[in-house]
Formats: sequence, structure tokens, C-alpha cells
Amino acid sequence: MKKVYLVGFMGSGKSAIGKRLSNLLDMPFYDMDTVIAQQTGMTIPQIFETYGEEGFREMETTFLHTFRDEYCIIATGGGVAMRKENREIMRRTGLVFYLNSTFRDIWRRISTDTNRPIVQRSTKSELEALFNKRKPLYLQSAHFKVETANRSLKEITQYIAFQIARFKDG
Ligand SMILES: Nc1ncnc2c1ncn2[C@@H]1O[C@H](COP(=O)(O)OP(=O)(O)O)[C@@H](O)[C@H]1O
Ligand SMILES: O=C(O)C1=C[C@@H](OP(=O)(O)O)[C@@H](O)[C@H](O)C1
Ligand SMILES: [Mg+2]
Repeated sequence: MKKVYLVGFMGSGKSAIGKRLSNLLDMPFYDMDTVIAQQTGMTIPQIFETYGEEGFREMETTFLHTFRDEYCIIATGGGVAMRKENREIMRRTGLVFYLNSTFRDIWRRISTDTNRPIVQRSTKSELEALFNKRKPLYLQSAHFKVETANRSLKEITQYIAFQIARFKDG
């Protein structure tokens, strides 16, 4: 087992928990959005504007195919688990944790964010429909479902660290 992937909807805490897990376990951390933004020299909204959502999705899949072979933690973007190809790569090369959150929590965290183009272009009910549509695919991608409602970032991080310790050599 080489990598730990965090999947889940926007605002479920993938980036925040990935960073904390990395500190706790002393493992390198990569946020796919950050790496793709660095590689292109553009922000995520600029990438969507220039290459379209499909262009961004190709960059995500290329990341998964080409990213270095290293024991590390990867926070995916919320759309990564939607492609079968991506799900297969993640399951084959690591342990996949799905951060399950309520839409209520998600909306509170992301509704005013300007760095997520999908939030910018969607109404609340469109986002909730997307949340419901994506859920089964997050579940398909994951080895573990992690409940995040009413849990602090610290509690969630500790829970995932515990599971990694149990399964990392399996
Ligand atoms: N369980 C939680 N408790 C408190 N704050 C949270 C929790 N999960 C996420 N957050 C906060 O919500 C915001 C969005 O989280 P983020 O890690 O960017 O989500 P993602 O990468 O999944 O889109 C951040 O400010 C993060 O600290
Ligand atoms: O759900 C999505 O389709 C997206 C989620 C974002 O990442 P976060 O899940 O970290 O917000 C980012 O990759 C992009 O804005 C698209
Ligand atoms: Mg993120």
C-alpha cells in the first residue's frame, strides 16, 4: 500500500484533514488542486475558464497516472472519484477514505467560496442534486466511509490515522 486518498464532496474536509494527517503521521501531503494549479500556473477558476471542466478533468486523470510512486497522502478534488478510471487507479495504488458529510454542513462551508467554479455556477438545489448524484460513486471508490458530522477535524484525523495503521501493510 503506497498512498492514502481522501475523497468526498467539496467542503467535506479533504484538504484540511489531509494536511493534519500529514503532520500527525509525518507523511508527505499533496492536494491535487494545488499541484494542478502549480503545474499550470493558473487558479482552478482560471483553468475551468480556459480549458473547460473537461480539460480540468483530464488534468486530474493525468495526475493520477503520472504522480510519483511514494507513500503519501493525497487530497483529491471533489470530482475525481466520478471517473471509473480514476476510481480504479486510486483503489489499486492506495487506501481510499470517503469523507461523508451532510449537505447542510457542506453548504455552510462552501456557499460563499469563490475558488470553486462549480459552486459559482450552481444554485443551492443544483448543488444538492449533484451531492446526491455523486454519493454512490464516492462509496464505490472507497475502502472506508468516514462519518464527519459532529466531529472535529482532529477527531476525524485521528480516526483515519488509526485505520491507516491497521491496514497499511495489508
Ligand atoms: N469536520 C469539520 N469540522 C470543522 N470544520 C471543517 C470540518 N470539515 C471541514 N471543515 C472546514 O471546512 C472548510 C472546507 O474544507 P476543505 O478541507 O477545503 O474541504 P475540501 O477539500 O473537501 O473541499 C475548511 O475551512 C475546513 O477547515
Ligand atoms: O467537486 C468538484 O468538481 C471540484 C472540487 C474542487 O475541490 P474540493 O473538493 O477540494 O473543493 C476542485 O477540484 C474543483 O473546483 C472541482
Ligand atoms: Mg480541497
